[in-house]
Amino acid sequence: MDIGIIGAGSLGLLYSYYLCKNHTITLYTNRKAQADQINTNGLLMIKDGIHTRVMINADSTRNYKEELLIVTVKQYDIASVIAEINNLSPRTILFLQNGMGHLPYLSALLKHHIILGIVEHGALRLDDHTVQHTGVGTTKIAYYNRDNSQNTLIEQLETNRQSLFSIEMKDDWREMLAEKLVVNATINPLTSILRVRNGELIENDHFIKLLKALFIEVIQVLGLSNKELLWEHVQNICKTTAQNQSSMYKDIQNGHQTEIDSILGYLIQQATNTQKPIPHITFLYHAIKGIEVGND
Ligand SMILES: NC(=O)C1=CN([C@@H]2O[C@H](COP(=O)(O)OP(=O)(O)OC[C@H]3O[C@@H](n4cnc5c(N)ncnc54)[C@H](OP(=O)(O)O)[C@@H]3O)[C@@H](O)[C@H]2O)C=CC1
Ligand SMILES: CC(C)(CO)C(=O)C(=O)O
Repeated sequence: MDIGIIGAGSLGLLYSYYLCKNHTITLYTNRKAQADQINTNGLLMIKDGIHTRVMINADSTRNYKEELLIVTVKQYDIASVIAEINNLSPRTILFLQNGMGHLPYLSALLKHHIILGIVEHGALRLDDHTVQHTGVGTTKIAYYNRDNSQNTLIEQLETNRQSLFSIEMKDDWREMLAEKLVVNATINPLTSILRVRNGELIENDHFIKLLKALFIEVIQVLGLSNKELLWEHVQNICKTTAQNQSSMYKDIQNGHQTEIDSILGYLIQQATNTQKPIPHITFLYHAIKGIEVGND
């Protein structure tokens, strides 16, 4: 099948590499220089010290022709991509963003088959044509438009669960995204302002109290009831990614914009309806926004 991947950053390069084994990929870059580089040098994947090069087609024209598009831009670039997608003839579009900032835009895209996904891999773009697969996980996907539950294109993506690049279908997109948001809304901002790796949040007796207090606010805003299981889940992610710096912490260290608006910013918007106090969420949101201003 022909697949277009929009955004040639860490995830765009990772997905291009794995999907090009069975599909014809066009990777839509933001810059012509990057497309030229990929078309000339190929895409280089590094995993466990092994380097593998594949040739794929990269394109900076934004002339999306494929029946299946996978959007791998950051949340803060989603609005411009959605404006372009809106004008296309109907097709299947898979969004892989962290956070929930893209949700308000989706009601305008219902002529398309919208699929939402969360990514549990770690990927790092080392340069414009090189990506490192830093952690093997899975991709979970769920239908956003309920009436499109039979989507033969998406079914073609499904792969062996034992493989390095499995794709798992979930029933409920809201539950799937909420579970990931709980992780990103707790671990990411706290590690960023405390300047610690993920594991320290549960190893330090004081930090774990902050993590728990923030967690309680987050699940209340999202109206989630399975508190014990989710708390176990957050602590487990801290354990399994103990040596990692969260993506937000890395963004701050590198002077990049973060996805805080679509993570804690989204929760602050949701909380206006619940009347629940959210002091930790509010504090962390403004702390990260303030650091971003400083980085500017
Ligand atoms: N990396 C990871 O391990 C994981 C990432 N995610 C999520 O996936 C999403 C993408 O993250 P990631 O890949 O790390 O981000 P990156 O910043 O590495 O990549 C985003 C890419 O999108 C490009 N881009 C921006 N606007 C456009 C546009 N209009 N058209 C085409 N390309 C565009 C950027 O171009 P330019 O290079 O010019 O800036 C950049 O190459 C985020 O929501 C993130 O939270 C989720 C789980 C894991
Ligand atoms: C799971 C976690 C917290 C791993 O670092 C992550 O998704 C991120 O850093 O954005």
